[in-house]
Order: sequence, then structure tokens, then C-alpha cells
Amino acid sequence: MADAALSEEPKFCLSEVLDSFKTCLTENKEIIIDQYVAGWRGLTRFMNSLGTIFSFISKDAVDKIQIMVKHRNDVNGPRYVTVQSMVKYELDNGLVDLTKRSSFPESGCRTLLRLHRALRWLELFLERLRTSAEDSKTSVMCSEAYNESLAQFHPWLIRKAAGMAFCALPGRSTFFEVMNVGTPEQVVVMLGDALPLISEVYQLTEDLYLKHKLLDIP
Ligand SMILES: CCCCCCCCCCCCC/C=C/[C@@H](O)[C@H](COP(=O)(O)O)NC(=O)CCCCCCCCCCCCCCC
Repeated sequence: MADAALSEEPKFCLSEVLDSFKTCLTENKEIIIDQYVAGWRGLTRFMNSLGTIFSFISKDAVDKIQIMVKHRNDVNGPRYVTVQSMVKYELDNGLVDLTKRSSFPESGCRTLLRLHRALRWLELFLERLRTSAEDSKTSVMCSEAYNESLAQFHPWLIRKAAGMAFCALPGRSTFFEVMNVGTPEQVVVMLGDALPLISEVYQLTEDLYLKHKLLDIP
């Protein structure tokens, strides 16, 4: 049953997913939320295709995606077209819990911050994959990237659970195959194209959040 349902899903192609992060940047360097969220949705599909052990990670990402979609579909959706317009709207209207979680536990600014921190993990992980040797271990690359980024924001229990999930990651060659991009050489080229854009999206968000003192939203 589950297999039949899975096979009906459109075939995953990582380059299409990473394209969402490319196309989320406008000419004047604003970040389009619909595209950003579409990128994350694709990544969670990829993660689900790796097995159920990763579902607690993708579940949290899916929850956050849904919160962002809810904002976009709300009457104030037009205020959530770009990350920049969202930050301005929510701050101007006092819609963000800046010091402790209370009235606005699902603000767009807070929710996007969690995805933004995860984007740094993605950037570090993909860069390791891009430059890795054939016999490199994905579990090691993944946990190094995690320890340098997201881990500092997670409590012990989540760090442990994440560490266990990383050990279940398939090896580098299976991983490259599941990406459905082509030969390992083509994967490396594709990653080299996508990474500068992912870095730019990350840095623009980081600068914006820093400017508005939003990097520690609880
Ligand atoms: C492919 C390997 C996948 C490894 C994913 C590495 C990330 C590990 C993150 C572990 C998160 C565990 C779930 C819970 C997290 C939340 O507590 C925590 C805080 O939220 P809260 O403040 O609302 O409580 N949430 C977060 O930090 C957001 C985490 C979002 C994780 C998204 C990860 C998606 C990864 C997509 C993988 C695609 C890989 C593609 C590579 C070719």
C-alpha cells in the first residue's frame, strides 16, 4: 500500500528543489516566501524518501512550512510575499514575541528563523557533499554540518535523536542516486551551481534578522 502510494509521487529531483532557492531571490534581493517554502517542501519529500527514521525531522519542518503557508493564505497574506515585507509587517504591528513565547508562538518571523537556521545546516552539508571523496561517509558529513550549525539551538535529547538518525543515512553513492540528478560528476556540478545562491539567501536573511535583532526569537 505504502509503496503504491509512494510510487505515485512525482519523481524527486534535487536540482528542481534547489532551483526554488535560486528563484526565491528577486532583482532587488528580496526573498520570496512562496519559493523559499517550496524549496523546503521539496527537501522534506527528499528526506521522507530516505526512510521513516527521518520522519521526526521532516515532521517538524512540515509543521513550520504549514505555519508559513497559513500566513500566506490569511487575509494578511499579501504582507507575507517576501521575508522583508513580513518582517516589516510583523514588527510594525507588534506580532512577534521577542523575549518570551506568549501571544504569538507562530509568528512568521519566529517560524522562518527555524528554517533559516536549518538552511545553514543544508549549506554546510551540501558543501561537504560537493567536495567529498568517493569513500566519505554521509553520516559524518551530516553530523559535522549539524554540529557547526543547528545543534547549538537544540536541547540534548534532540541532538541525540538527530545523531542516531544520521547514522541511518545511506552511503554517498546511494545518496547521489536518490537525488536523481545524474552521474556523481553531474551532482557535483549541480551543487556547485546551487550553493552560491543558497549562501546568498542565507546571508541576506541573516543580515536582515541581525539588523532587526531577530536572531534570538524564542
Ligand atoms: C538528509 C539528512 C537529514 C538531516 C537533517 C538535519 C537536521 C537535523 C535537525 C533535527 C531536528 C529535529 C526536529 C525538531 C526540531 C525542533 O525542536 C526545532 C526547533 O523548533 P521549535 O523552536 O519550534 O521547537 N526545529 C528546528 O530546528 C527546525 C529543523 C528543521 C529541520 C529541517 C531539515 C530538513 C532537511 C532536509 C534534508 C534534505 C537533504 C538534502 C541533501 C541532498
